[in-house]
Amino acid sequence: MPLTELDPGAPAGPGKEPADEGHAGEGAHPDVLGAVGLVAKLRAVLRVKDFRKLWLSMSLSSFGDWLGLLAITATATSLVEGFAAANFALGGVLLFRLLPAIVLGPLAGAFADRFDRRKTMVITDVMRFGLFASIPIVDNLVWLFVAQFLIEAISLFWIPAKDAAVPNMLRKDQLETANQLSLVTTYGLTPVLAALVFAVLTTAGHQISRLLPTVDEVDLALYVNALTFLVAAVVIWNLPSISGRRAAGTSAPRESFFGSLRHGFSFAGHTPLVRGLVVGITGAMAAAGVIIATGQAFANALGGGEAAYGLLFGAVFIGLGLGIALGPSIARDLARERIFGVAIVGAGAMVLLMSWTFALWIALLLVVLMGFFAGIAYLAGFTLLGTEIEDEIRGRTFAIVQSLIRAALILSLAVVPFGVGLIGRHSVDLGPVTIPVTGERIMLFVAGLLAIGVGVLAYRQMDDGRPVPLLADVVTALRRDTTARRRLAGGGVLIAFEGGEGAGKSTQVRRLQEWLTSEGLVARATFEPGATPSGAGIRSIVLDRAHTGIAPRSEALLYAADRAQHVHDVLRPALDAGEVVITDRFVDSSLAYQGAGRTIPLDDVRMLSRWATGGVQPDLTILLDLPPEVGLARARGRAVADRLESESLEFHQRVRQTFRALAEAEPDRYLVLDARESPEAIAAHIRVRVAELLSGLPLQQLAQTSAPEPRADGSSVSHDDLAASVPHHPHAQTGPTPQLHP
Ligand SMILES: Nc1ncnc2c1ncn2[C@@H]1O[C@H](COP(=O)(O)OP(=O)(O)O)[C@@H](O)[C@H]1O
Ligand SMILES: Cc1cn([C@H]2C[C@H](O)[C@@H](COP(=O)(O)OP(=O)(O)O)O2)c(=O)[nH]c1=O
Repeated sequence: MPLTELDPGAPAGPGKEPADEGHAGEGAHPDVLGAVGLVAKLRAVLRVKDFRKLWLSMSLSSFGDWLGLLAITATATSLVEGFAAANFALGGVLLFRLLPAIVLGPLAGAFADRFDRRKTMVITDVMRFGLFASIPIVDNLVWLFVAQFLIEAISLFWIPAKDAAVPNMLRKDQLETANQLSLVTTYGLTPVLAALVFAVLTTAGHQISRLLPTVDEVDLALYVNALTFLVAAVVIWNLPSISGRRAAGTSAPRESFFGSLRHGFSFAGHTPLVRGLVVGITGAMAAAGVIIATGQAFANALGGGEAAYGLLFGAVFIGLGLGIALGPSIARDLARERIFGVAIVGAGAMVLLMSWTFALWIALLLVVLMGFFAGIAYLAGFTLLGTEIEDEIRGRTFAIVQSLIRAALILSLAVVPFGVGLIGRHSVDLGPVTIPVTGERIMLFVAGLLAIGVGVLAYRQMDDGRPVPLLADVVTALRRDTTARRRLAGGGVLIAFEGGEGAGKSTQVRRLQEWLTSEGLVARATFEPGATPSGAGIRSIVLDRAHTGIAPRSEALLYAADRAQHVHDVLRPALDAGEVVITDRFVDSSLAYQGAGRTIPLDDVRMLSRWATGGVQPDLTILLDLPPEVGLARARGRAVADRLESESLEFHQRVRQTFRALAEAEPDRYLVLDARESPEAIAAHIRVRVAELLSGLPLQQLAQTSAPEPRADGSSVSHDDLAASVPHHPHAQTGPTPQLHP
């Protein structure tokens, strides 16, 4: 039994991440910034066979691409003489890589949405193989440019096909992790690897030319690059799932090619979410272009020259990497629609500050922060494009965004140097200090303003009437304050009672509910298993001693099924209505009984429960702790033992240890009480803690005129008197909870 997993620091509580059901990092404690969770999530994503294959082949192509870029820039500069020409050749290569996208991008997107994506990818990979291989064979600058142009044009068909196919391979909640993986691979791992390999190739250059006199190291790099595309073509050919929808034969209504193109644009223009994404991504890229264009001058202004430029450049990538890797776990509870705009504004603010920075180290810090925000925004944006946009139109949307990104980059790369030159270098004398007013600083300043502007615009477009004010949303999300978050959303409060058999849960649930009602609140008592009509059926299956052969996994599924129905029929509606809901047992019971008791890996049980609850978790869990001998004796005094009560003492000891370990891991969310105390004493402790929890919350209250309604049966929370659906309380109204009287 994985009790070792339960040492404090290891487990997150059950249902810890509401917005994040498929979180595979169940063993991770939130405090390590989700780093452990990320590794587990990455592993889970890579366990999806088709995605793993696609990722490996993409990584290989990306490695080849970087190697090819290094080789081509080397070729371009070696094919011409002189510094100016070399620079021109370099600029030419970059221009030829970016230019085709603007025109061809949207066409390629429409293509990706119409034709079989797998075939599109295979054909384009084979073509790129041929073109890359042709560059060293032809060995001429003009062909180099032409081939570049063609390769880039062909890639434009490959990218949207790939981007649109990936969301069909994974669960929605895994897409962000997949994007993290792809981005880190493409911009973090493969360029470094390619640079290393290129360096090795260059130093080994003469050996190679001795063996093959006509082949130099640059040629070799290009051949390697070409080969990676051939390998990718083979891999993708063997991945039928990329074809997706089309392979399944769903015939979409036929639309003309240009009709579908127009449809793509009108969709992007008229859907607020997409409009926001497009505005945000394009604006941010324009700002990025300004930063690239002014980088050299800015580094000089800081007095660092080449070395400073290198440092600043590296800092951007460090920041981007941090943002992409850590962003999702830091801003876990925030909607991506919000994160996106906020992060762009954050990046813009850093640029703004940077434009008037004079010390290199401060500039470096700001650049890391800027990259960090940009990484978060990029990831959030791309994940939204994948999760929120229907398969039929995804290719076009991705393509339009790709085109605009390139257009924005080119435009600012072209315009900014003129601006810098035009403004020139001035300084303003302010008595004691002289402030330099130079082209690059002004341009950076403008870029910062631009980013802030588009961030705000994007935010406005995408934030469709969320009721929670932004600042409170951000603060509570960063603090991981779930109670405050539910309060912000105007929801109720969930209190769970946990503990072994005969611990006194039913007794205390009843007392608490009676007290809250007498205080004028709408309080609902419920229980697991069996509080819904279908749940009652499940209850009789799991508790009937006649059922001796229930396998642990099937037992776990039965409890999860009961819980799913319970959340759907009772908990969610009641919480949405602003009630205080008290449940006798919840997720922790499954962790303790099926996890520790039946020794199913705790992570599996946790995942199952999270899926069943859709992220609903208690605001407070009250653990009535008791040696199992005592509890079982009490329970036996009550009725004949059910199927679980009849388990061995050792089983119940494991159950108890697990409950305690769960509580220790999250002391703020648990109240652990010694269940051997008198019922009155226990109830008093509970009232104090609950009064503290509820004070000030906007909860449903019984109207002043209607008398508090004590329970009809008065004896116990009967397991039969719970309505399956939750009617809105007839006399209730919502308002801030006054001070309660424990
Ligand atoms: N604090 C307590 N001390 C002693 N006996 C208790 C206490 N709380 C409850 N009991 C008794 O123990 C038995 C089991 O209580 P119950 O509330 O049904 O527990 P659970 O719901 O946890 O199984 C009942 O007979 C109840 O009267
Ligand atoms: C909710 C839940 C209960 N159980 C077990 C614990 C109890 O033995 C039984 C529920 O019985 P119940 O009679 O509701 O509990 P108690 O005896 O404490 O009043 O089901 C699980 O094993 N897993 C779960 O997820």
